[in-house]
Amino acid sequence: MERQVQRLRQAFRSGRSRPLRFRQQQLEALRRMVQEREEDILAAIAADLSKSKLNAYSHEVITILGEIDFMLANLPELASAKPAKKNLLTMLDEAYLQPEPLGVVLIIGAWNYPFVLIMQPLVGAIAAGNAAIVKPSELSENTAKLLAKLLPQYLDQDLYAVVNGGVAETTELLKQRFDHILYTGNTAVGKIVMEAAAKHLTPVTLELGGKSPCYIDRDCDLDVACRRITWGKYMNCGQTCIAPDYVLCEASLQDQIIQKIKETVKEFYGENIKESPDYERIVNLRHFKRLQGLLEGQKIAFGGETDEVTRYIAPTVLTDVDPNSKVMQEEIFGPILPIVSVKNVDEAISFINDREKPLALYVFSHNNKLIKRVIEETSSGGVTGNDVIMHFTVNSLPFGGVGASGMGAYHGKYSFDTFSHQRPCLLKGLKGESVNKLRYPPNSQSKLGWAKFLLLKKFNRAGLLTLLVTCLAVVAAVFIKEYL
Ligand SMILES: NC(=O)c1ccc[n+]([C@@H]2O[C@H](COP(=O)([O-])OP(=O)(O)OC[C@H]3O[C@@H](n4cnc5c(N)ncnc54)[C@H](O)[C@@H]3O)[C@@H](O)[C@H]2O)c1
Ligand SMILES: CCCCCCCCCC=O
Repeated sequence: MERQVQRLRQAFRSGRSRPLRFRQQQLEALRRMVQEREEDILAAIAADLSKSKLNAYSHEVITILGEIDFMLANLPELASAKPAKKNLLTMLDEAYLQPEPLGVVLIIGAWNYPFVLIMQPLVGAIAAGNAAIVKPSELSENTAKLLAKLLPQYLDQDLYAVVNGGVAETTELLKQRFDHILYTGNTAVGKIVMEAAAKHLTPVTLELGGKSPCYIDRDCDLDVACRRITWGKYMNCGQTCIAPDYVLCEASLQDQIIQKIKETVKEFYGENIKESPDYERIVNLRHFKRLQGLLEGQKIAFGGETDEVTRYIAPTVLTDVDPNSKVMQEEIFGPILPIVSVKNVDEAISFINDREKPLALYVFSHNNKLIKRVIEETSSGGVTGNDVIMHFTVNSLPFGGVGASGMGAYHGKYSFDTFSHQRPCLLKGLKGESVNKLRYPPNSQSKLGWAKFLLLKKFNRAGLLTLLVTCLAVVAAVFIKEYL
């Protein structure tokens, strides 16, 4: 592993990954890979998550094609130097921010969207001019194997590599020195990653999870709200980092919500959900058993059927859920939706604030003021009002967590920034020593006075003009005295 990282570092040091044309070529190659090998990619995702190819395309491939297109269209602007404001002491100099690549970065992905969670950060890393190692999840082994086969066929092999394996391999990988690590997965492993990174002072982006609440206000179109919640909760069989984890609502709304979600489940997946091509399965037996455990002792409003052989768990809603029960202590990450009743929006806000900061927060209401109030008085990685999941799809919005749900963000411009150092540059000429004397020893009260004036004084436009005229008058006076 050490040698592999060394090889990438050498290639990075050669400067090959820096020219914009090179980055564009690699991104174009990545797009070609997605287009030419679409069938293989869809088959791998389908095998890992018992997902239809249509869903694999709309959940994963669209996002990546959109991200590559965004980067290709915006790369020249993103990578360009941005002029910076100057002060009076540096007004004749050049000041700018120059984005520069960080070096060799590590991307560790999770199994639940195995293609997106590797490819989307990789697009950002390449666009920003880095070398990268990607480590797909061993739990989505078909996609992991395919990435290891395809990426070297399309990308520069000395700059981009795939490492596959489980805990042992990742642990070994984390001993190496990287210039940035972007990790997606659970919070416990997030801490392990951060600890390993700290040994090398490597900065990290941690894309973690949590329990994303969904508050439904009394003043709301319940038909629409329940349809959108049903879509976001049961997509990928609930195994989505930003799926609404649980519903908060007034007790009087519970029965209507249950009824409407039940009708929507039928509308989406038909009478026989097991036969629906749109309903996935739980990724493995461990998670299946964990989810079965969460159902124990709960009041099941509908759903609850399970089948161990196929790891099927029906879309399920739980009612009158005790906030202290197990299902409310951990991220569910499966097709189980608890409804917890609260008296009003104040209690919903307190409920959310009493827990770890979630990755996403959802509020449904006709009342925009109420939505804004919930946003104002809580904290979460991201928010969608009157819908779920959709903020993930807007690549002008940074995607990431806060507090226990993660740190840092990516997508679009934010991916480019995550994998770049914004290098502050100030370029001076070798003239102008008379002004510089102000900062050279020996110091004096009058030099300090000038320094304060030049660095602290605030000028508006008129003030600046007066200053300019005064300076010109002083220069003219000196000139007249010396030479005329
Ligand atoms: N914020 C996001 O974008 C996002 C996206 C997807 C999933 N998630 C979160 O991820 C969690 C589900 O993922 P998971 O953790 O089950 O995925 P996982 O089991 O695939 O693990 C994630 C990665 O961590 C590695 N890993 C596991 N144990 C390790 C260890 N001891 N040391 C080093 N590396 C190790 C795995 O090899 C894998 O590559 C949920 O909490 C979910 O909310 C977050
Ligand atoms: C159109 C919907 C696409 C949804 C993709 C959601 C990806 C979430 C990643 C976290 O699990």
